[in-house]
Amino acid sequence: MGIAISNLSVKYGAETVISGLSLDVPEGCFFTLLGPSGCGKTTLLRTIAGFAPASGGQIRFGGRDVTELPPHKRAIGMVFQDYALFPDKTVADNVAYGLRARGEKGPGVEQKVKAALERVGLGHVLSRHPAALSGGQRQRVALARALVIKPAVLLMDEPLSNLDAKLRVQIRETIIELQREANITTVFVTHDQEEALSMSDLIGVMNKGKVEQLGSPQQIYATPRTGYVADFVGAANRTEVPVRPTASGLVEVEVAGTRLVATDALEGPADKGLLVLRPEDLAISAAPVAGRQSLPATVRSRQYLGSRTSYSVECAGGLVLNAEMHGAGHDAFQPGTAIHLGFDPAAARVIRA
Ligand SMILES: Nc1ncnc2c1ncn2[C@@H]1O[C@H](COP(=O)(O)OP(=O)(O)OP(=O)(O)O)[C@@H](O)[C@H]1O
Repeated sequence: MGIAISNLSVKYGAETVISGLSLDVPEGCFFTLLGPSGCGKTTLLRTIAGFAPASGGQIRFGGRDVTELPPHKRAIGMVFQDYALFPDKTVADNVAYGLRARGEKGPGVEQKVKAALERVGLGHVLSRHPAALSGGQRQRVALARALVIKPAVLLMDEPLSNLDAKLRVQIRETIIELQREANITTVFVTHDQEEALSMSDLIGVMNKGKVEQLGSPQQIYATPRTGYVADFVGAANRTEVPVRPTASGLVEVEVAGTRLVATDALEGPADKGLLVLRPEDLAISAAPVAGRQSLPATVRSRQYLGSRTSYSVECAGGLVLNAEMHGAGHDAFQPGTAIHLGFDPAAARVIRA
């Protein structure tokens, strides 16, 4: 079932952490709340779960108003960063907890627990205690425990943050598979843009207790609506520029003394804007390329990263931009070299400053 949040406010004492937030998560959607530390994503998740009370507004699961219900009456499955397993219970008893809490007994419980643990590749550790498991195994147990009760919604708070990089990618895949299999509406909290982009159907980028932009991973990355979103999701060169409309629907901008054209994403008339250029959309060449607009610059420094090279370049007036080159000879440009930065107007967007 879907989640509908309307005009939600949450306070801690006198401090309002979330104010007037409205959001719809469609049924079966993998929805990610993405944002830096302190933006309120955990608070929002805890309010959806019922652990933090709403001070105003409404939360509905599939049309049912759950705003005033305690967590155990909301039919949620929850997975935490620190696993939150019961240390004195076996793996099997941890997973059985939710089933027993709602009065299920006997061999039916054992079968469900075994099947849930087999599904996460842990059918062989039923009688172990959590202390005898690795971090990745503990998080798999926590996932099995959350899903065995067939919850209405699955809520996950930074579940991959305590795992090392390789394991994180593996468990990411397990989570996605299980989520798709159960077709369960999921809210996933993270500050990691790669997790958000790779796992989600829909991302809400949070800033100071508000969802600043809501969209698919592709929409969030390719068409950020604010400088904050452009900067938080992926790397972005952002520079304030004077803007003039053109007849073609593009805008003319002036960057470091050079007139160029870019895509108009200003959402209304403006005489200045924020030009957003992704480093991978800037191509470095020794001379201007015919038919491609370009900006003269000088290489300041470069970082060879194996599959690509990241360059810092300086344009007239001291404007510093980052460019990233892929493909053969991507590390060819030495610091101090005069170069040209080419880009397609479609990849250069001007948004509200
Ligand atoms: N129990 C609490 N009492 C008072 N203030 C709190 C409490 N929990 C969180 N806050 C405050 O609410 C704001 C949002 O915190 P929240 O934990 O929701 O952010 P977050 O985006 O999840 O960050 P993090 O990733 O660091 O957990 C912060 O300013 C925080 O200090």
